[in-house]
Amino acid sequence: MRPMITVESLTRAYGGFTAVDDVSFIARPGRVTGFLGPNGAGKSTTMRVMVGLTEPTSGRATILGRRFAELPNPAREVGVLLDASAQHAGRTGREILRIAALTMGLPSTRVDEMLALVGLTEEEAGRRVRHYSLGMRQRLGIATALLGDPEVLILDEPANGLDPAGIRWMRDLLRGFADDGGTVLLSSHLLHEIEVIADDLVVIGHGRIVAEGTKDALLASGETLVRADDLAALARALDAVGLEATAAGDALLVAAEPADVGRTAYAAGIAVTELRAADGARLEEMFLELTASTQRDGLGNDLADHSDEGQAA
Ligand SMILES: Nc1ncnc2c1ncn2[C@@H]1O[C@H](COP(=O)(O)OP(=O)(O)OP(=O)(O)O)[C@@H](O)[C@H]1O
Repeated sequence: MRPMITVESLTRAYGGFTAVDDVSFIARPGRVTGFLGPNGAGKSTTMRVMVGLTEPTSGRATILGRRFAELPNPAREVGVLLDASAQHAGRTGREILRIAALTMGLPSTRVDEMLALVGLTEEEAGRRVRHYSLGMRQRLGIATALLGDPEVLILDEPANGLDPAGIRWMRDLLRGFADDGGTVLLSSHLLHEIEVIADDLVVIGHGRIVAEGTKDALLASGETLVRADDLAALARALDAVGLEATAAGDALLVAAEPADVGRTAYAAGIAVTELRAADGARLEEMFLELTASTQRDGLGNDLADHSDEGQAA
């Protein structure tokens, strides 16, 4: 199917610092695409370029084949949630939706539909946003993004501040949106959060794409995690039959199916205390390394030139 969001060789530099470095990926209709990366990896910058709030240094991002600014009716085509805290604190949730509906030429009944959809009660909708929890702001932000019945949703860290029930609610909502043919791109800095929501993953670190593909392909490692009281004996037994094992904390990661590892242990008379497919182990390891290295050399970025910020809507 034709990609709905296309990012092509996108680069954005701030002074001498390259926040987004030659990034390319696509997001397809009917799929929830997770944009995963540690803090400061370049997710928000990429999304801001997508919706025309930041100019790229080179490359481009298009939605439905056009740059955001060239879309005939952007609010009806793309629902955007970039910063849930940026909503007008002095207005009530209902007022914010009403104004947005007016701007888009939508009937006010649409406001009530959206409030019901995101689970904000009558009382909550009448409260000023400054008294909202972060989770409530996210719900309101999602309601605003969905108001114009768009085909594409671009959501920056929408799960921030949601409790586990809220995350499940959002997963079901985005799943339904994608199942109806919509395209969802959402960012997160938490692997486990995005794992439960996304179909496809794009992983970014230090401004560069480091992995991408379907979640199933990225998580499937073909490896087995095994624990035993006598791990050294198990490592020897695996080695003896030519199965490659590497230490992973107090367990072994083996390049083989669980059944083969179990049989080897049994044949060697070794009691196994845990045995399972290690799906996601490699991705998790890669993501942990990325996070650790970002935190190490992330120092100093805060000193970079923030002259672009005045452009924010
Ligand atoms: N206007 C700006 N001026 C200078 N540097 C900037 C500007 N905007 C972003 N950066 C830098 O670019 C890098 C990427 O930032 P970005 O906000 O895109 O990351 P992110 O992946 O969204 O992170 P987070 O999860 O923390 O929001 C960071 O090092 C940030 O400090």
